[in-house]
Amino acid sequence: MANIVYGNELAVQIKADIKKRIDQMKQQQRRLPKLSVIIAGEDPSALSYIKSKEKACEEVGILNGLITLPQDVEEAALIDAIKQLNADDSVDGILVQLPLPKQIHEEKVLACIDPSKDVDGFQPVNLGKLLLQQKSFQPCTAKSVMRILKEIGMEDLSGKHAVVIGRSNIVGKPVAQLLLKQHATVTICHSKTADLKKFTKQADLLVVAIGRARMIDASYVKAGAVVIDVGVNRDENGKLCGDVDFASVEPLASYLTPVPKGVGPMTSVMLLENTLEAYEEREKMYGRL
Ligand SMILES: NC(=O)C1=CN([C@@H]2O[C@H](COP(=O)(O)OP(=O)(O)OC[C@H]3O[C@@H](n4cnc5c(N)ncnc54)[C@H](OP(=O)(O)O)[C@@H]3O)[C@@H](O)[C@H]2O)C=CC1
Ligand SMILES: Nc1nc(=O)c2c([nH]1)NC[C@@H]1CN(c3ccc(C(=O)N[C@@H](CCC(=O)O)C(=O)O)cc3)C=[N+]21
Repeated sequence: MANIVYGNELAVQIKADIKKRIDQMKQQQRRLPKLSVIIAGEDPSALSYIKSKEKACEEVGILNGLITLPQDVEEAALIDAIKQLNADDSVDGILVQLPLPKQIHEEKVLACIDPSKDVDGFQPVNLGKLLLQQKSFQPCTAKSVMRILKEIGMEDLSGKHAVVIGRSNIVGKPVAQLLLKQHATVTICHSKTADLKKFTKQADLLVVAIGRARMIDASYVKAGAVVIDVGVNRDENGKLCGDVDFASVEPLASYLTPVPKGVGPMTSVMLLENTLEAYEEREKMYGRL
């Protein structure tokens, strides 16, 4: 039976560390780190992610600002909002909640974020640095996957075959880059892959980011593999579940992350970590740290 890796428990420890650092800043009467979130529209699941990010900020003492724009907002108005946050010295991190409404060109908008405030790591400069293995803000979900691997003693992936299912800019591609940085041999699969199982059955490490409830069952998994489930879906009964069929894969995998309580809660904490990093860089730049 697999060892179940609870990201939510790890998240509690990391949050406690962050809170300690912020309590110290409070004692020293320093400026506090601030994360600003922009959301366009009122998609209920987007609003619930934002709520959990707000709660995480409050728990550790990071200030948070929320800018809510209507679903039919014009691209220019959204870009203006970003520019104001870029220019605001009290703001350390900017997050633009994705996906954006259809009328908005996502890449164009993300490119307007000041790279030094891009705590999501989606700005082209930061994604480029990720590719070059230079220091940058690492996209939170990918960072969360890597932190979970570190926790189970899989930091060095030399000689391991990692298979990532999904090639999105926010999950699949960044995860694949970070796995490569840790020396894995990486295969990226997607909807046009022929014979998906042929690849997944070879994986020592399988990272699944598809967005299809319980698609990956035991028939896709090699015995003893480490399986990281990034998917967050609602099943036909409205229950939260991953892309991995937990009950089917659990007897086979060596390690498995659950949904909920796996990668998701760690993602929110990595956002806090990136915000703190942005704050520290900013304070250093102003000679205050
Ligand atoms: N826990 C967390 O922190 C986070 C979780 N998520 C969750 O992760 C999942 C993926 O998110 P995201 O990357 O944004 O989603 P996208 O829809 O952007 O990407 C999904 C990827 O899966 C591929 N895919 C779709 N169907 C299949 C299939 N049948 N076989 C193989 N590959 C397939 C797509 O291929 P193609 O490119 O060819 O279309 C695409 O590359 C979602 O469930 C999302 O909710 C997302 C962000 C954070
Ligand atoms: N600019 C941007 N950055 C993102 O990082 C981003 C985004 N847009 N858009 C949406 C996706 C999705 N995402 C999740 C984060 C945490 C959980 C999470 O904590 N999930 C809990 C369950 C939460 C619940 O109960 O609904 C869990 O898995 O245990 C899930 C999903 C970040 N995303």
